[in-house]
Amino acid sequence: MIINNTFKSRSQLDRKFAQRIAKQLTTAISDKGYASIAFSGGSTPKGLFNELSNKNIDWSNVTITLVDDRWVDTASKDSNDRLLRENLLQNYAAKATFFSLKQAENLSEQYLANITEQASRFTPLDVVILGMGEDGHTASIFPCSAQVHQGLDELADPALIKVVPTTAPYERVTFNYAAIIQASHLYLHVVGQSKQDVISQALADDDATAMPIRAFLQNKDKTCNIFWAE
Ligand SMILES: O=C(O)[C@H](O)[C@@H](O)[C@H](O)[C@H](O)COP(=O)(O)O
Repeated sequence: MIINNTFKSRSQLDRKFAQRIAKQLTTAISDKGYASIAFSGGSTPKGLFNELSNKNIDWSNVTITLVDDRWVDTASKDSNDRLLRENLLQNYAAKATFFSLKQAENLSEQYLANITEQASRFTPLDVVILGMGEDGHTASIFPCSAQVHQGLDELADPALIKVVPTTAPYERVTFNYAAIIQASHLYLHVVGQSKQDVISQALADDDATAMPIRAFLQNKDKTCNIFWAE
């Protein structure tokens, strides 16, 4: 199910969202001594990263990771790893532990098994922030990919998997549905009317392989908070 949170501007959304996330991370740290959060990449979250980086919370007990990344050098302009390092892991948030999804040259099954095992130390995640493409992909679970069923498999173990989209560049590493849906707090962060239209389309049918975001918006046992501004 969904809860819509609509804001007058993207800057107001980023400010309010950063306040909410900072509070949820602080609560998690006081409850269990640490917190973990996964962000999506793309162009939407940059303002949120800058707001969050200036929040004076106990970042030394927070593990930050990505929901997904492109399999490119972390110096590439298309790397979500680089996007996070340059915009979030700054200021107060520089003290956080960053778990990169790009820790090797080869994207092998052994590599995926290794980082899945390493990620199990800080998962289930306290907070997951999803983005969404115009095709209804989320994380790097793309409807056009041969891995869409694997990515959406509700019976799978939580894991990091490889996805090869056919309508977007690069091989990807992504948390699968089983990992993302375990988050204590699940969000979808989107801006602009076109993304609002994609959400309406996603809610109008239930075939998640056609629009993977449906698996998260239409899960009866999980609330997905949509944060949207024009
Ligand atoms: O690596 C990625 O591209 C993201 O994780 C992806 O899922 C992104 O969130 C959407 O494609 C939206 O991207 P925009 O924010 O650029 O619209």
